This record gives sequence, C-alpha cells and structure tokens, in this order.
Amino acid sequence: MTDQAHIRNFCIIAHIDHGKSTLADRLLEFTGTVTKRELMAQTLDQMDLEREKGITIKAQAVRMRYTSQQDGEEYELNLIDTPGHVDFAYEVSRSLAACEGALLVIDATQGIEAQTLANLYLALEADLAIIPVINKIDLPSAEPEKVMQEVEDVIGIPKEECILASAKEGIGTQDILEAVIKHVPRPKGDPEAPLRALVFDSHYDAYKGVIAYVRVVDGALHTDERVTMMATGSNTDILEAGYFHPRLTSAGELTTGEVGYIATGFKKVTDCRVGDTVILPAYAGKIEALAGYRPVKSMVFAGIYPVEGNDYPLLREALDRLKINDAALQYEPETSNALGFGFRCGFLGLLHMEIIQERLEREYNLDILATAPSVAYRVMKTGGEVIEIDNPSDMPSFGDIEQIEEPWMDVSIFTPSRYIGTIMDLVNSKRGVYKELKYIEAERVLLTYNLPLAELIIDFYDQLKSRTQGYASLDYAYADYQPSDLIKLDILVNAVAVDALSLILHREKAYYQGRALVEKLRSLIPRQMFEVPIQAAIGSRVVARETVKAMRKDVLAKCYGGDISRKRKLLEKQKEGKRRMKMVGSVEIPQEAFMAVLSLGEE
Ligand SMILES: Nc1nc2c(ncn2[C@@H]2O[C@H](COP(=O)(O)OP(=O)(O)OP(=O)(O)O)[C@@H](O)[C@H]2O)c(=O)[nH]1
Repeated sequence: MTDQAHIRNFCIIAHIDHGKSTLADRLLEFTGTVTKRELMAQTLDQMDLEREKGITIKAQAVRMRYTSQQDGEEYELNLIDTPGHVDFAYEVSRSLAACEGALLVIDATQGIEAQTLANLYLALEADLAIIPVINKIDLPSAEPEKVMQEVEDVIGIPKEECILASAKEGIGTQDILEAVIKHVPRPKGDPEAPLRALVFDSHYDAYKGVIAYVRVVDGALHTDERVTMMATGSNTDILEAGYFHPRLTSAGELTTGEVGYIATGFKKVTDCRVGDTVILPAYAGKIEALAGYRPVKSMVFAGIYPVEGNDYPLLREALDRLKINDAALQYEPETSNALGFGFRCGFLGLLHMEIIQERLEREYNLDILATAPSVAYRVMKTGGEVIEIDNPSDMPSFGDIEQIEEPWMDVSIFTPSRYIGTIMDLVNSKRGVYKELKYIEAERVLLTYNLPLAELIIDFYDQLKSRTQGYASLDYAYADYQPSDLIKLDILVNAVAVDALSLILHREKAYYQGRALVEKLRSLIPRQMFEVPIQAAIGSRVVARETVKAMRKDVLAKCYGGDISRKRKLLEKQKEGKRRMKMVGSVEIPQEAFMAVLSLGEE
C-alpha cells in the first residue's frame, strides 16, 4: 500500500503511430519495471493482429516504482495504456477516468492529428492534467519548434511546457517521469469511505476467470473479500487482488487511489462490464455508482455465415469463445435465403468487425462469408410502432413505414489545405453536411462535418486516404439519429431476390448506386452454363439490369491434352475460388459479390 500523496495515475494518449507504445516501453525500462530482454519477449506474445495492424487493441496497466529527483522520495506510478482506435472510444474514456493525468504524445514530424485532438478532448472531459510530449525528435524531418507552436495555438498549452523526446532513443524519458510527479495531481478519494472501484478494462484468464482492471476510488479491497458489480448485480469473492508489474503480481489489497486488478472467477467478461463500479455487497442500493457507465452499443452490423453449412456449430462455438473475452461483440442466429444459417453480428466499428472476422478465420480456421456492413435504422411504422433494424432485408415494406431515422456522426478531418476541394467533393457525395473549417497553421486545416454512419462505413476512409495521398487523418463520434429519405434496394439474381445483397440507400442515390452495383456484380459473378440476369429493384420497379453471359467453353478445353500438372493446377485454382462461393438458387455467387457495395467507387 502506498499513501495517496505518492501515487500518480496517468495514461498516454496519441494519434495512431505517434509512438505511444514505444514511449510506454521506454518508461518501463527506465524504471527497471522490465528489462530490455523482457520487453522483446513481451512484445512477442502480444496479440498477433495487434502487432500486424500496428495498433493497440487492449488497454494495459502497469505499476512502476520511481524515485523522484525533486524530493528523493519513491513514487508509485501507474501507467494505463489506452486503445488507439476510435472504435474503442468508450474504453478509452474509462481508462482516462482511472487517471489524473495524461501524456499527450505528438509526432514531431507530423504535428497534431485528428486523434490527437479527439483524445485530448476526452482527457479534458475527464479533467486530466495534460503533459505534451513531442516525440521522434531524433528524425531528420522533425520540426519540434513548429509542433510546439501548434500545441500552444491549437491546444492552448504554453509551448515551454512541452517535453522534447525520442521514445526510440530514450531521450527525455526522465524529464517525462519528473513531469508526471510534478504536474499530475495525487489521486483524490476517501480512504475511510466504503469501497468504490472503477472497472476500466478486463480480460479472461483460463485459470483465474475474468481479470478486472480496477482503479480504487474510495476505500480499499482485499483478496477473499466478497464484492458486488453494481451494473450487473453479480457477486463474487475476489480470488486475488494485485497489480501489473507488468505480469500479474498478487498484493493482497488495493487501497484508495491505487490501480490494479482483481481476479473475479467470473466465467465471462459480460459479468464484469467496463465502466461498472465494484462495491461491498452491504452497500448495494445505498451508494452512488461512479459516473460514466454505459452498456456497449454496437454501431456496425454484418451477417457472418460459414461457407460450408456443416461448419455452423463450429462458428457458433468460435463466437461463444470470442465473446468470453470481448463484451462488445454481439451476435444472434439468423437465416438467409441466400446464405443459409449464420449469425447477425454487432460490432463497435469497422476495425472491430475486421478483427473478429480475421480471428474467426485464423484462430478458428473457419471459412466464413460476411455480408456488407450495415448500421441500425430506427423505423417508425404507420401504426406508431418504432423498431430498430440492422439488417436491410428486415426492412418493412414502404406502405408500412412512416419514417426512417439513421445514425449520424460528428466527423473531423485534419488535412493539408491543398486537399480541401477534393475532401469537400467526397463528403458531398457521401451526404455530409459541412460544419466548420479551421486553420491550424498556414497550410493545415481542421474540417468538421456531420455524416451518416452508413456512408462513413462504406469506403469513406479509403477514399479519403487515396484522395489526400494518405495525408488526411480522420476521427468520428456518434452524434444523433436523424430522419432520412431512405429506401431499400433489392438485388435479383436469375429472378431470385438475394436477401443478403439487399441495401438501404438514400432515395437520391438509389438509382445510380443500383446501376453501379449491378454492373459490379456482373463482373464478379462467374459465367454459368446459362444466361444470368442481375437486376436491381426498388419495390417492384426494376431500376437496373445486366446479364452474365452463358459460359461457352469448358475450362479444361484450354489445356492441351497430356499436360497433367497444368490441368491439375487449373482445377485446384478453380476449387480454391469455389470455396468462397455460395449457391443461390442455381447460381454460384462468390464472396466478393456480398461485399461489392464497399468497392463501388473503384474500377
Ligand atoms: N525515429 C523514431 N521512431 C519512433 C519513435 N517513437 C516511435 N517510433 C516509431 O514509430 C512507429 C509507431 O510507434 P508506436 O509506439 O507503435 O506507436 P503507437 O502510437 O503506440 O501506435 P498505436 O499502437 O497504433 O497507437 C514505430 O515504428 C516506432 O518504432 C521515436 O522517438 N523516433
């Protein structure tokens, strides 16, 4: 136990790739929390996907001990790492709520970016002391002076307060630790009050059950104590209380202001929600929960189906397993006339969706087929009933609909000013509504818009990147639901409506998009033994039609007799392609077709 005056809880916030993880490693190394060798080993057993995508997915919390140069006293520094992607904004906000201060890391070659500001706003909302760190000053292209000025102009922190650092070379590490002790306030909270601890993250451990990452706000908690989770109402005995060093280190207790973990013995993370308050059972109903708890809400939905129908039970099992460790993953069984038995899944955002799909394929060896992502629409029926629909094929028929509302996002884009025109075009084509243009410096601007989430998830990010040669950065947050003039577009293949291809579109764009989609499908659906018409229809009105011509020759006819290996190769290749095909009626449709809407802008 450490007295509150000698505890500092802080986190690192940054735009992706500005060096958050590298800086965290340096701090751990400098304080002797881990050795260089351990760091390498530790990096190796991080989640594969995390490493490959170069992003932090899971928040971590590590306790360091450091003797201050200022007063010669030893401090307990708890570093809470936050996820780096906007999909996980809620998790970020809970991690911030466990801290009193934040290191705001900014790349000296890039300056302030969209997520620098988004994270800063979250940190300010959480009332944190901000310590700006200008990182990567070792690079020849670093412009620390310019970035410091930006910090002063945009964020309003005097440039003298910036710490210059190179996380790679270890420059500035000690200055940062000293600044944490000096500028981050000691944790408040009442040691005499009954226990209240904030759950800011969790993971599942096969031996100890769910490990909840907690910040003790008031009172203390102890191993073997019985506790209650306020939001879920579940009770459990704490199997172990301790801290991360960086491995789990049992301590027997956590006192006011401390950050650490409790092993709960819960079998799934849903029993122990991020944002929940841990209390003693005697105080249930008599004590106020810590602010900010929010049940997870899926924003993006897609159908996931096994390519082989027989794999359905395996897919269910894999989803069940993933869910143990991921409270944000939602799913329920659904059936599609085109794809058979599968699951409708809800995700926090596109990255979350991508991660789940990749894990199903890699870790569970499943061949899956995913439909295009959709958002949740709020539909008011003529009778006054309001329903939420996240699968376009569930949309009631026109006659029964009074009004449809869709989720809109607040979007901010940082870009060199020379791209303003092309970004405006892109946003207009995505039904965006312009809000503001702010000059950050002579040649960089911050553009803000409102944009329907449905447009944002379809090819927006890729287009933004390609139109700006990768220079623009994007951030978004949920704003509200607004009524829109939306219609459902059905796709018929060989005169059969394929439910998994149905789309909700804005009326004005429906005709054009219907045409583009039908054209795309024609190029994706392989020739069959017969002619296959592809139609787009709104209600009973066909708005576009293309035809996949009948196959003329057998593939094997191309091979000269006797060339066995070539023939086998061709057959194998065909088989490979087929694995991702679905028979719909009498037509084979490949996986890409179900995602075609994502790439309508491309050739
Ligand atoms: N030259 C130089 N490179 C650095 C420095 N700090 C980080 N990098 C590099 O920048 C890249 C991104 O660094 P990370 O630490 O992974 O960035 P991050 O902010 O943690 O990224 P996310 O995990 O995606 O949020 C890596 O290739 C680092 O090696 C630095 O001080 N100097």
